[in-house]
Amino acid sequence: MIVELDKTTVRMKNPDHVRGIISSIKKDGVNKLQVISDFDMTLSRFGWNGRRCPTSHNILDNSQVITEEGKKQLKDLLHYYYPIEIDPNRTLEEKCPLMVEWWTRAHDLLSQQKILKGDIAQIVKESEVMLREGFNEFFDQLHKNNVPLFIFSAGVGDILEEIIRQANVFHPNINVVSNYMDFDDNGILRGFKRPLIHTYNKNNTVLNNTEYFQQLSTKTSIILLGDSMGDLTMADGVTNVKNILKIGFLNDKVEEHRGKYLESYDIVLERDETLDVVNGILRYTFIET
Ligand SMILES: Nc1ccn([C@@H]2O[C@H](COP(=O)(O)O)[C@@H](O)[C@H]2O)c(=O)n1
Ligand SMILES: [Mg+2]
Repeated sequence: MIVELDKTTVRMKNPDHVRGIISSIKKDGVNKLQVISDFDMTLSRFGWNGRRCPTSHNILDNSQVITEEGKKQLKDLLHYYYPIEIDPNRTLEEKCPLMVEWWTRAHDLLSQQKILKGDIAQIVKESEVMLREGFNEFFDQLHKNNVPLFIFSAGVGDILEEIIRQANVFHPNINVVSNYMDFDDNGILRGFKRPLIHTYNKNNTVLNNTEYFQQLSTKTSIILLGDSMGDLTMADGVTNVKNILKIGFLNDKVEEHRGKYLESYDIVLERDETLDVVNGILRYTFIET
C-alpha cells in the first residue's frame, strides 16, 4: 500500500502491526491526526557527503562569533558527553544527571560569548545545516491538510526556528517547545530560559506550563518521529491516544542500536537521510479513497 516501506533502509519488527496502525490512522481521518517530531537529526540531516551535519547547538558552537578557546571547550564537552548520551548500556538514571550537566555547561559557555540576537539569522545562513530530503513535501502536506506539527526539541529553539524559516516552511500549523535563548535589553545572550530540555526529559514534565496537548484532545492519531531513545516519550502528555505510529531514524552506531530501536519504534529507518517513508505514509493517509 505504501511503496516507500519497501526501501532497503526500512526495518520493522512487526510489519502487520504497522499496516494495522496506518490503516486505522487513515480510517479515523485527517481531522484526528497530529504529528509530534524531534528536530535535530530527525527533521535535520545527520550527514551529507560523508560529513556530519551540525545540530542546532553545533551551529552556534562552530560559528564565527565563538572564540577559538570557546570552540575547543564546547567540542571537548561534545566528545565527552555524546558517547554517554547514546550509550545503550547505561540506564536513564545514570544518563539524566549527566545530560543536565552537559546542557548546563554548554549553555554557560555559550552565554559567555556575547552572542547577539541580531546575529542568529547570519549564523544559521553560514552553517552547514540541512533539512532532510523531502522536507518541502513533509511540511507542505501537513500545512495543507491542517495537521498540527509539534516540534519537541532539546536543541536551541531560536536556531531551529530560524532554520525552518529560512527554508520557507514555517507554517502556522507548527508549534515548537525547545530551549530558548534569553537575551538582555541590548540583545546579548545572557542565558537560556527554563525549563532545561535535554534528550531524556522530553515528556510531560517540561510541558506543564503549556496547554498544547489539552487543546488537541480530539487529535487521537499520532505519528511520532525521533532519532533517539529519549524521543519515545514525546507524546506522553497527549490526553487521548487511539493510534500511535512511532518512526525512528537510526543514524549512528546502527548495528549496536538496532535491537533496541526495533523493540521501541514501529518503523526504524537505518542511515536514511530522507523523509520518503514519512511522506509516503502521509500521502496514503491524506488520499481520499
Ligand atoms: N551541547 C549540546 C547538547 C546537545 N546536543 C545534541 O542536540 C540534540 C538534541 O536536540 P533534539 O532536537 O534532537 O532533541 C542531540 O542530538 C544532542 O546530541 C549538542 O549537539 N550539543
Ligand atoms: Mg534528535
